[in-house]
Amino acid sequence: FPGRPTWDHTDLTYRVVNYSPDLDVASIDDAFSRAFGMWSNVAPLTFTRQEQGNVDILIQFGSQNHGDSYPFDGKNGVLAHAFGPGTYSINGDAHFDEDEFWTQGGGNGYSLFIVAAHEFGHSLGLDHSSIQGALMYPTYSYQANLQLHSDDVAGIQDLY
Ligand SMILES: COc1ccc(S(=O)(=O)[C@H](CC(=O)O)C(F)F)cc1
Ligand SMILES: [Ca+2]
Ligand SMILES: [Zn+2]
Ligand SMILES: [Zn+2]
Repeated sequence: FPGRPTWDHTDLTYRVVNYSPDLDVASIDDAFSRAFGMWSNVAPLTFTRQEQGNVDILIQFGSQNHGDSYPFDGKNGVLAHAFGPGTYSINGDAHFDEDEFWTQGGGNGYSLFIVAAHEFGHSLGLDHSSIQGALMYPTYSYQANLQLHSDDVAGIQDLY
Protein backbone atom coordinates (compact mmCIF):
# COMPACT_ATOMS: atom_id res chain seq x y z
CA PHE A 1 0.00 0.00 0.00
CA PRO A 2 1.14 3.58 -0.64
CA GLY A 3 3.39 4.79 2.11
CA ARG A 4 4.09 1.18 3.08
CA PRO A 5 2.13 1.31 6.36
CA THR A 6 3.16 -1.43 8.76
CA TRP A 7 2.28 -2.24 12.34
CA ASP A 8 4.63 -0.72 14.90
CA HIS A 9 4.39 -3.91 16.98
CA THR A 10 4.68 -7.56 16.00
CA ASP A 11 2.56 -9.15 18.75
CA LEU A 12 -0.77 -8.59 17.02
CA THR A 13 -4.17 -9.36 18.48
CA TYR A 14 -7.42 -10.36 16.80
CA ARG A 15 -11.07 -10.94 17.72
CA VAL A 16 -13.82 -12.77 15.85
CA VAL A 17 -16.93 -10.58 16.20
CA ASN A 18 -19.46 -12.96 14.63
CA TYR A 19 -19.69 -16.27 12.75
CA SER A 20 -21.05 -17.42 9.42
CA PRO A 21 -23.71 -20.14 9.56
CA ASP A 22 -21.94 -21.91 6.67
CA LEU A 23 -19.40 -23.63 8.91
CA ASP A 24 -19.25 -24.67 12.56
CA VAL A 25 -17.49 -22.38 15.01
CA ALA A 26 -14.50 -24.69 15.43
CA SER A 27 -13.87 -24.83 11.68
CA ILE A 28 -14.09 -21.05 11.40
CA ASP A 29 -11.73 -20.51 14.34
CA ASP A 30 -9.37 -23.07 12.83
CA ALA A 31 -9.44 -21.45 9.37
CA PHE A 32 -8.50 -18.07 10.84
CA SER A 33 -5.82 -19.55 13.07
CA ARG A 34 -4.23 -21.43 10.14
CA ALA A 35 -4.49 -18.33 7.93
CA PHE A 36 -2.56 -16.27 10.51
CA GLY A 37 -0.09 -19.14 10.82
CA MET A 38 0.82 -18.86 7.12
CA TRP A 39 2.26 -15.44 7.84
CA SER A 40 3.75 -16.06 11.29
CA ASN A 41 5.64 -18.99 9.74
CA VAL A 42 7.67 -16.63 7.57
CA ALA A 43 7.77 -13.35 9.48
CA PRO A 44 8.49 -12.33 13.11
CA LEU A 45 4.80 -11.87 13.88
CA THR A 46 2.55 -13.42 16.52
CA PHE A 47 -1.25 -13.42 16.51
CA THR A 48 -3.14 -13.70 19.78
CA ARG A 49 -6.87 -14.18 19.90
CA GLN A 50 -8.90 -12.10 22.38
CA GLU A 51 -12.55 -12.61 23.29
CA GLN A 52 -13.20 -8.93 23.96
CA GLY A 53 -11.58 -5.52 24.21
CA ASN A 54 -9.50 -3.61 21.71
CA VAL A 55 -7.59 -5.67 19.18
CA ASP A 56 -5.55 -4.89 16.09
CA ILE A 57 -7.49 -7.09 13.68
CA LEU A 58 -11.26 -7.24 14.13
CA ILE A 59 -12.84 -10.01 12.03
CA GLN A 60 -16.50 -9.92 11.05
CA PHE A 61 -18.95 -11.43 8.58
CA GLY A 62 -21.42 -9.02 6.98
CA SER A 63 -23.54 -8.57 3.88
CA GLN A 64 -24.30 -5.50 1.76
CA ASN A 65 -23.99 -2.46 4.07
CA HIS A 66 -22.16 -3.73 7.13
CA GLY A 67 -20.89 -0.62 8.90
CA ASP A 68 -18.21 0.82 6.66
CA SER A 69 -18.34 2.74 3.39
CA TYR A 70 -17.55 -0.39 1.35
CA PRO A 71 -20.80 -2.35 1.13
CA PHE A 72 -20.60 -5.92 -0.10
CA ASP A 73 -22.27 -6.98 -3.32
CA GLY A 74 -24.23 -10.17 -2.68
CA LYS A 75 -23.15 -13.59 -3.84
CA ASN A 76 -19.79 -13.79 -5.70
CA GLY A 77 -17.92 -10.68 -6.89
CA VAL A 78 -16.19 -9.20 -3.87
CA LEU A 79 -15.65 -12.00 -1.35
CA ALA A 80 -14.03 -10.01 1.44
CA HIS A 81 -11.93 -6.94 2.13
CA ALA A 82 -9.40 -5.83 4.72
CA PHE A 83 -7.84 -2.56 5.82
CA GLY A 84 -4.08 -2.05 6.04
CA PRO A 85 -2.16 -1.18 9.21
CA GLY A 86 -2.75 2.15 10.88
CA THR A 87 -3.97 3.94 13.97
CA TYR A 88 -7.71 3.98 13.33
CA SER A 89 -9.92 1.24 14.74
CA ILE A 90 -10.83 0.08 11.19
CA ASN A 91 -7.15 -0.42 10.34
CA GLY A 92 -6.25 -4.09 10.10
CA ASP A 93 -9.87 -5.22 10.21
CA ALA A 94 -11.03 -8.00 7.87
CA HIS A 95 -14.63 -8.33 6.68
CA PHE A 96 -16.07 -11.38 4.91
CA ASP A 97 -19.14 -11.29 2.67
CA GLU A 98 -21.83 -13.38 4.36
CA ASP A 99 -23.61 -13.79 1.03
CA GLU A 100 -20.81 -16.16 -0.06
CA PHE A 101 -20.95 -19.84 0.78
CA TRP A 102 -17.90 -20.40 3.00
CA THR A 103 -16.40 -23.88 2.89
CA GLN A 104 -13.37 -25.81 4.06
CA GLY A 105 -12.22 -25.99 0.44
CA GLY A 106 -12.98 -28.02 -2.63
CA GLY A 107 -16.38 -28.23 -4.20
CA ASN A 108 -18.51 -25.14 -4.57
CA GLY A 109 -18.19 -22.14 -2.32
CA TYR A 110 -15.05 -20.36 -1.25
CA SER A 111 -12.36 -21.60 1.10
CA LEU A 112 -12.53 -19.41 4.19
CA PHE A 113 -8.92 -20.34 4.96
CA ILE A 114 -7.61 -19.18 1.58
CA VAL A 115 -9.61 -15.95 1.52
CA ALA A 116 -8.65 -15.21 5.13
CA ALA A 117 -4.95 -15.80 4.45
CA HIS A 118 -5.17 -13.31 1.59
CA GLU A 119 -7.12 -10.73 3.62
CA PHE A 120 -4.72 -11.01 6.54
CA GLY A 121 -1.93 -10.23 4.06
CA HIS A 122 -3.70 -6.93 3.46
CA SER A 123 -4.21 -6.46 7.22
CA LEU A 124 -0.43 -6.71 7.55
CA GLY A 125 0.22 -4.16 4.83
CA LEU A 126 0.65 -6.29 1.71
CA ASP A 127 -0.76 -5.14 -1.59
CA HIS A 128 -1.55 -7.40 -4.56
CA SER A 129 0.99 -9.52 -6.37
CA SER A 130 1.24 -9.67 -10.17
CA ILE A 131 2.25 -13.33 -9.98
CA GLN A 132 -0.61 -15.69 -10.72
CA GLY A 133 0.53 -18.38 -8.27
CA ALA A 134 0.86 -15.96 -5.37
CA LEU A 135 -1.64 -15.88 -2.52
CA MET A 136 -1.76 -12.10 -2.89
CA TYR A 137 -2.79 -12.36 -6.54
CA PRO A 138 -6.02 -10.34 -6.87
CA THR A 139 -8.31 -13.19 -7.90
CA TYR A 140 -9.42 -16.24 -5.92
CA SER A 141 -8.30 -19.70 -6.99
CA TYR A 142 -8.68 -22.84 -4.93
CA GLN A 143 -5.53 -24.77 -4.01
CA ALA A 144 -5.85 -28.01 -2.03
CA ASN A 145 -2.58 -27.50 -0.18
CA LEU A 146 -2.11 -23.74 0.00
CA GLN A 147 1.52 -22.65 0.14
CA LEU A 148 2.85 -19.11 0.12
CA HIS A 149 4.59 -18.17 -3.12
CA SER A 150 8.13 -16.79 -2.84
CA ASP A 151 6.64 -13.43 -3.83
CA ASP A 152 4.31 -13.51 -0.79
CA VAL A 153 7.24 -14.40 1.45
CA ALA A 154 9.44 -11.68 -0.05
CA GLY A 155 6.64 -9.17 0.42
CA ILE A 156 6.02 -9.88 4.10
CA GLN A 157 9.73 -10.15 4.90
CA ASP A 158 10.29 -6.83 3.17
CA LEU A 159 7.76 -5.24 5.52
CA TYR A 160 8.69 -6.94 8.83
C1 LIG B 1 -7.17 -15.39 -2.61
O1 LIG B 1 -7.90 -14.55 -1.73
C2 LIG B 1 -8.74 -13.61 -2.26
C3 LIG B 1 -8.78 -13.31 -3.61
C4 LIG B 1 -9.69 -12.35 -4.08
C5 LIG B 1 -10.54 -11.72 -3.18
S1 LIG B 1 -11.71 -10.60 -3.75
O2 LIG B 1 -12.14 -11.03 -5.06
O3 LIG B 1 -12.77 -10.45 -2.74
C6 LIG B 1 -10.94 -9.06 -3.91
C7 LIG B 1 -10.80 -8.38 -2.57
C8 LIG B 1 -9.34 -8.43 -2.10
O4 LIG B 1 -8.47 -8.36 -2.95
O5 LIG B 1 -9.10 -8.55 -0.89
C9 LIG B 1 -11.74 -8.23 -4.86
F1 LIG B 1 -11.08 -7.10 -5.10
F2 LIG B 1 -12.90 -7.93 -4.33
C10 LIG B 1 -10.49 -12.02 -1.83
C11 LIG B 1 -9.58 -12.97 -1.36
CA1 LIG C 1 -19.82 -10.89 -2.67
ZN1 LIG D 1 -16.26 -3.89 5.37
ZN1 LIG E 1 -6.68 -8.63 -2.13
